[in-house]
Amino acid sequence: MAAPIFRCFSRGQGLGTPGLSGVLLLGLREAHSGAQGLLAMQKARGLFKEFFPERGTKTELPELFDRGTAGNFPQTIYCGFDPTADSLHVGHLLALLGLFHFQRAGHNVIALVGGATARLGDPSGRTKEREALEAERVQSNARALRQGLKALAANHQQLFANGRTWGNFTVLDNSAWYQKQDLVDFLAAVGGHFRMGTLLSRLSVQTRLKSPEGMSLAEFLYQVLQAYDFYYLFQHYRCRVQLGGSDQLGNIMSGYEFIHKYLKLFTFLPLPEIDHIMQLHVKEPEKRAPQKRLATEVTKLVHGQEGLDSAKRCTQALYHSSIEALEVMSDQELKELFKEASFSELVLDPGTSVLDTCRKANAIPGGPRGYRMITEGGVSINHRQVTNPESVLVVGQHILKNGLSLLKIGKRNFYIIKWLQL
Ligand SMILES: N[C@@H](Cc1ccc(O)cc1)C(=O)O
Repeated sequence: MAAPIFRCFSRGQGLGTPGLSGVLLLGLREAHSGAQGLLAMQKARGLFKEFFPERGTKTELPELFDRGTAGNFPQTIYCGFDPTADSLHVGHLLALLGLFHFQRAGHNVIALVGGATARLGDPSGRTKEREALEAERVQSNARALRQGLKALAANHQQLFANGRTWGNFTVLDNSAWYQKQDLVDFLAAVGGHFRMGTLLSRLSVQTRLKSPEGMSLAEFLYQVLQAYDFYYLFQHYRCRVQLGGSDQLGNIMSGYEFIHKYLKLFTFLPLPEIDHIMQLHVKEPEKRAPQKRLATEVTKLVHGQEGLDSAKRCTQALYHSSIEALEVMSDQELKELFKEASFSELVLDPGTSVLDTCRKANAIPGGPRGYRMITEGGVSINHRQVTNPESVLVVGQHILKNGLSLLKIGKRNFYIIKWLQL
């Protein structure tokens, strides 16, 4: 495609007239109009028109981008671009410049091509339904847009960076996650979190419903897909901020609400405590405090205190390779935890070696191949690698206090051994 990078922009009042409108910045945190630092600079340029949410939590959006605030740096910010044509237009460029400003300040940015969303057509800012685009057309447009975005990012880096280190620029396409998505699974998992009243209240929907043409279901569901994108990028890339044209407010609010719902819905934690947890999360997102708290509260409610303790032991054993956690587990718990693992009861003869154990549990092939699997480091017992096939099992090390051994071959083949006559 030798098409020019930009084409003329002609979408209602959105991003159409640079300087007059501007980019709307939406974050998963609070913003006050008195933005400082990076955001204040962008505001002064007239690039960002509004921040959302405007009020509610104590941490302000500007602080999110502040190098000085521990744990906040760098952030990930995204903006979506639907491939309704085969080249970027000037409205896209304005949003892209918004992303570039963050990248220059050291944050990571994602330009998301809407290979899936473009099939539905965003009703925002439009009085009439878009002409449906064929799948092949959207695909080739998306390819062209991805190339265009990459080319622009490369120019920006090569011609403007002058050796400075900036954040990463990543191009993604939402068809990557919707292609694999089963419709019923999607509706069952996500659909229940969106309330009709809220979806219907969006300006884009209201305007269209009042128009003589009305609105199709595909268009109506558009905001759910965009909301899910935000959630997906939040989950996979810790992306907490979305940029978009002024017409995008409704779509982005849906995503914001979708992400924040859970602690309030699924727990009895008082609202100030939830706010506090979310505040700490901004400072130390890697601790995943809200996720852990949510898991704790829900597990306690559903499986009781015992279930919660057991789940904690399992997490320790699985994700922190904790031998202490393995040691206090019952064989039932261990079986539950390693559902795929085969279970064998073996008699511990004096002098039983690592090799004997692997063979008796049918965990390795016979002959030199099985032997080599051990020497080459493919075998561990109780989370510790064992490379000497001849070493004799030691109680307290290879055999846990509860009379069990957890044998792992390769990355994910587990065998639970219960030693008899210890
Ligand atoms: N709806 C946006 C594009 C977009 C697509 C997917 C997203 O996740 C975000 C934004 C527009 O039409 O401009």
